[in-house]
Amino acid sequence: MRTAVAVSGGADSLFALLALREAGHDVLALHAHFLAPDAVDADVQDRLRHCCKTLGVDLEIVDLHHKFAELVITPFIEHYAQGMTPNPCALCNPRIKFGILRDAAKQLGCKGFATGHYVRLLQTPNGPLLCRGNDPRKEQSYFLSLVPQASLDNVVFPLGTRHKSTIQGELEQRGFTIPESEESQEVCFIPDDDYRSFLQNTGAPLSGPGPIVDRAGNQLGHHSGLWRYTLGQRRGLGIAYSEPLYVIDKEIRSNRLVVGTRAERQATGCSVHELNTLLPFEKWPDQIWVQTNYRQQPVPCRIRIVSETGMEISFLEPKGPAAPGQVAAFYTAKGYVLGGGIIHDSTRT
Ligand SMILES: Nc1ncnc2c1ncn2[C@@H]1O[C@H](COP(=O)(O)OP(=O)(O)OP(=O)(O)O)[C@@H](O)[C@H]1O
Repeated sequence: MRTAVAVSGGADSLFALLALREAGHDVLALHAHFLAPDAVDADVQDRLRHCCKTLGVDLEIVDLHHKFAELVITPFIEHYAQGMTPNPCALCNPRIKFGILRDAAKQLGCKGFATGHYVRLLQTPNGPLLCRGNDPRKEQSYFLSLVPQASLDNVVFPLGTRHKSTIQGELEQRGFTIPESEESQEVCFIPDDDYRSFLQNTGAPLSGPGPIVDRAGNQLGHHSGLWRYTLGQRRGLGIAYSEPLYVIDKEIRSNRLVVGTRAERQATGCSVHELNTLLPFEKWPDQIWVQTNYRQQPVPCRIRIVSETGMEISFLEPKGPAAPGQVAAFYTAKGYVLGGGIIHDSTRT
């Protein structure tokens, strides 16, 4: 079986290619252009060509920039304009990398597919089961929780058992050097991770300034556009108050930003839609953890299914709010991914 390895030009996917090649797999390197031709980095492409030539591996380059704009960038802009805090990487995985790019791999005769994500995949009687990668600082299962189980058939993640700190050294031992500076950007289409400038430059209809109010409706200050704020945010409110204030609500219709104290910020749960289950619901264990942000720790929760793709989540202990638009990823105690969905609303008492 031939395996297409999705290569970005970065260290992790190059290592994935190398590891599979060294293990004797029949591999093809598959690189995609996600950005418009004028943003394509010629150095990255030259490096990929050089690496693949050295390894004796065929390289295919596919241009997906129209689809990427339609399925990732446009929804990102629209969701921000609607007051949400979207997660474009979590959408890119099901729609582009494990969707259109995977289809391109199949058309090139590759039944197998590999990426440089730090996650593990276990083969079970219920099909492939996604699991946290072994490197806690780099593991990426949260970002893959929206990928349908069917798209994980014949997929390999060579970095799932690896630690990021060893990868550069392993590549150097084999004579490959990847500039580390290229690995720092969080979202590939947002230069310098400056999403505010990016959104302003798109010309999207973003909301303008308005009042900042407390829960009782008393005005405490002015905000500069609801899209600039995230639920739970503390910094950058510009209000002098006797205790720290946090964003606790964004009232889109009245263009009001509602702030409150730490106690008022606590959320008791959230609603989730567009659910993707990686294990049928009836097989979910009693104890479930939910992670509502890439950087946060998962917390124990209870779930209530409200429709085929909708769920109400109650946190066992109140916690900071889950921002609409972010992903809720569900885990077992051992770090298996049960599924994921998009947060629709945060609930508090
Ligand atoms: N332009 C691209 N073409 C093909 N595959 C890609 C591309 N960009 C990313 N990928 C795949 O998605 C994986 C995860 O990418 P991401 O940018 O999240 O992580 P990364 O740790 O920076 O990976 P890398 O070091 O390989 O760039 C990559 O390892 C690679 O397999």
